[in-house]
Amino acid sequence: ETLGVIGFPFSKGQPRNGTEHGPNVLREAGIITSLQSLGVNVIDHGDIEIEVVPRDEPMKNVRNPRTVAAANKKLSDAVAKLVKMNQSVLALGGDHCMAIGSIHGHAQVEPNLVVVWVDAHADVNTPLTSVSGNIHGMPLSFLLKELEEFVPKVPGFEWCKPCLSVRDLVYIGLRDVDPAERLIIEKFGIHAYSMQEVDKYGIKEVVERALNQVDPSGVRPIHVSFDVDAMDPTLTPATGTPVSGGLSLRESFYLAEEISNTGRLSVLDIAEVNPLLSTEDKRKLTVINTTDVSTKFYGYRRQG
Ligand SMILES: N[C@@]1(C(=O)O)CN(C[C@@H]2CCCCN2)C[C@@H]1CCC[B-](O)(O)O
Ligand SMILES: [Mn+2]
Ligand SMILES: [Mn+2]
Ligand SMILES: [Mn+2]
Repeated sequence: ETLGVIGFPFSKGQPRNGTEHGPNVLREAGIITSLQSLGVNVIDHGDIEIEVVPRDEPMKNVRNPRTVAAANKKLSDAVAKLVKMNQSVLALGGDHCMAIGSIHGHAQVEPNLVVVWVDAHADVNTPLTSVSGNIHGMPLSFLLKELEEFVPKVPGFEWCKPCLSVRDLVYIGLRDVDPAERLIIEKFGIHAYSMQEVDKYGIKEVVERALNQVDPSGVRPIHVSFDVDAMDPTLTPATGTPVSGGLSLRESFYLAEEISNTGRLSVLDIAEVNPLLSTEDKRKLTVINTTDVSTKFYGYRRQG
């Protein structure tokens, strides 16, 4: 089993510079060597080459549409290529618009995939419902077939055909959901376990129910899109949209271990590490905790 690592040094899905350094600060923290020490055959394929698209004017309030689209097209192609070569993929972001390219590319090869979206946020605004205009709050609206009729044409995204159904998506960690997103979740019955449910049922029950709802037969490839702001900000402060009351380290470990134990983790996105948004020690804490969760996704066993 080979794990292909791709860096997505990108920040234009949101306004705070710094997520473009995410891949490298995770590499510097030793994420590759930590995974190799698990006995995983890791190949670091380097970074997606980001091109700046000139005169990338906003479309209505959507910022940097062409630049976001071009970068994600490249990511899609790169992920598809590796999955086709039977590699598991670890995509290091970069802001969470990366999920557009990562999930699209994965679905070109594994259309039967399911998505576990671990995040404080639902990231399912459409360009018309988004208050911020930041595409990192919209990625799922470009991917969900049921939302296609509500999503206007955004320049550059002609390549991005929706590839996911709402019944193949489940959220874990929600605690800052916009009204429009709440409406979408309820209207389409999207499975969602907010932090309230995590407190109510406990992480064991939440993970069990989540996986059972999207993949009752336990056979489908799993795409985990992990926004580090799903974790409590005391653990991952170096991120753009921190929200208090997040997943504990042990809840994050447990979730990762259970996903790993399925043996069907196919692609993992690690999004929204922003080293510029905090002091040196908070940056270190963020990358260490992120790395520690990542090793649980790839087989690190706390029991030895
Ligand atoms: N829904 C949002 C959007 O901008 O669309 C609005 N929200 C910030 C806003 C602050 C004030 C209280 C309500 N929330 C951030 C979120 C996107 C997060 C993207 B992620 O990738 O970090 O999850
Ligand atoms: Mn988030
Ligand atoms: Mn996110
Ligand atoms: Mn975030």
